[in-house]
Amino acid sequence: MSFRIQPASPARPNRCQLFGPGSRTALFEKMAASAADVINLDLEDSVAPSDKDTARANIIQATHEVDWNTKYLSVRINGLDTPYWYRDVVDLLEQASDRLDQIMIPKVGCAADIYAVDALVTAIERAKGRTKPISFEVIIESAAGIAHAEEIAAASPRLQAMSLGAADFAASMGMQTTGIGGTQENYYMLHGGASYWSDPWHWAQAKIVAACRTHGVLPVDGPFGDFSDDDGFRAQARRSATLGMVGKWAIHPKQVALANEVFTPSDESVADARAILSAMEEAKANGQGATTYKGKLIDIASMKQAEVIVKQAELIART
Ligand SMILES: CC(=O)SCCNC(=O)CCNC(=O)[C@H](O)C(C)(C)COP(=O)(O)OP(=O)(O)OC[C@H]1O[C@@H](n2cnc3c(N)ncnc32)[C@H](O)[C@@H]1OP(=O)(O)O
Ligand SMILES: O=CC(=O)O
Ligand SMILES: [Mg+2]
Repeated sequence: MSFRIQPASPARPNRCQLFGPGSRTALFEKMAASAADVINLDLEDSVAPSDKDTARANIIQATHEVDWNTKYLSVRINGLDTPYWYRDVVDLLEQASDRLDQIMIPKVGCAADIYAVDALVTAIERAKGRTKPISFEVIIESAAGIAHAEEIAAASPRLQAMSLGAADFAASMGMQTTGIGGTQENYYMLHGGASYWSDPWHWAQAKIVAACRTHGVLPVDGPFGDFSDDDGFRAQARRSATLGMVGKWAIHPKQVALANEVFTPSDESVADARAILSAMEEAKANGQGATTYKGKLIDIASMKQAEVIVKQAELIART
């Protein structure tokens, strides 16, 4: 065990990130009224090149005029491989209201990508006297991004969250699918004539979770494209939550409740976690490091596991 204590990730709920194109202003009030913890106004892939300038102006106006209430407000800028991103950063930092909390940087490939945006953001914050520091979130959605996930997670104290972007990730990796997240028909094992589906996103998610947990960043699962498939969304989200991710994107409003449901610990799991903590306190008072709960081993590590669930529930209850 390293002597370094694992850093805590930001203490705010991030169960659902609701996306909407910056070019569809009619959605903004609906997004603000939703039950999502985080709002992502998009300047990137859901906005046509001909609409980039208008979308940027729309979003800036919306930071001043829309009541975002307690939402964590994030804007996805364009990638560093485009001619748009610097203007996104400059205009947002110079003109958006203090209601803007975060910038999402897509398609990051290495720590230097974050450094470049950080340098620009820092200079504008100083020049404009912005007193609230803008935080960052990133999308891992390329072969380079997943290869360098750990250095990216460590790249800036501004970094709060890291998502897996299944669509661009699949394209960059050359995966033979047009599906965005979820089960992929051709990713299965055969045994005794029966097919057993496996999860092609698992390894990338696990790598992101490890990078994030090492550096105190929130790991988040990205989009699930088929918004008519509630069960498919739930299954994907449950796998992500089990792996340690804290939330998932919604690319349609009907996915918000599903994400909140999965990433809010159930009453039953919280009751179990609290009971484990009590049983272990009692065991420790009796000089025991291990005991049983519901017929299963629990020990000091079980307390840490239980604390994850209790802390998550308390964080959500506070907001
Ligand atoms: C791979 C990636 O990069 S994913 C991230 C980028 N992509 C995005 O941001 C896309 C976000 N989603 C959308 O643009 C839209 O939801 C679409 C295009 C998928 C579907 O749009 P629509 O055809 O208008 O959806 P639909 O008709 O089912 O909408 C139902 C209701 O929800 C509203 N709605 C649709 N999308 C959103 C949204 N993102 N946020 C809030 N409300 C929404 C509609 O205005 C409509 O409201 P109404 O009942 O008051 O009329
Ligand atoms: O940006 C998200 C993705 O899936 O690509
Ligand atoms: Mg993408």
